[in-house]
Amino acid sequence: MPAWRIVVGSDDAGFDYKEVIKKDLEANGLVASVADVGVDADGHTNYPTIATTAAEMVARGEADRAILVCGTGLGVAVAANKVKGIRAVTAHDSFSVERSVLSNNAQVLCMGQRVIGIEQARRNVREWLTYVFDEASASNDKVREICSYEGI
Ligand SMILES: O=C[C@H](O)[C@H](O)COP(=O)(O)O
Repeated sequence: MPAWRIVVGSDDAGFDYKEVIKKDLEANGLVASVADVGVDADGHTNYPTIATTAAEMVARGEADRAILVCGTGLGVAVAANKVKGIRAVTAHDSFSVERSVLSNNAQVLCMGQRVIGIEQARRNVREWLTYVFDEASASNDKVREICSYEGI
């Protein structure tokens, strides 16, 4: 199991959950490091800036994965997916979180503070850390097809 380098980010609508999740990550033995790209408590940076900044860190190999929180988890996913090589998903249930890694090899998990309860969000993150994509699995052909569409 890798020791994950995680980047977290949110807009002001996702700030409270981002802070709770950040603390959980810092206390989790599967996590090597946590970088925070904002927002701060009084920050109002729009979600596309936060999401693309975090996704670029993953794309450059400076982080392994990212957790992004906005009001719905939708905008951050749309924005993060604009970064080449990034597979970002919005997932609020345990099964989708699992499949986002095992089927889609998604590096970015997005959630919505206005959609999901904090305890389910925390559980999703705990479980997400335990999943590792298997490149020998039948899912890899499909992920490769996405990469090939992007020219990578
Ligand atoms: O997807 C967007 C997010 O939910 C964001 O937090 C709120 O965006 P809005 O202010 O445009 O509704």
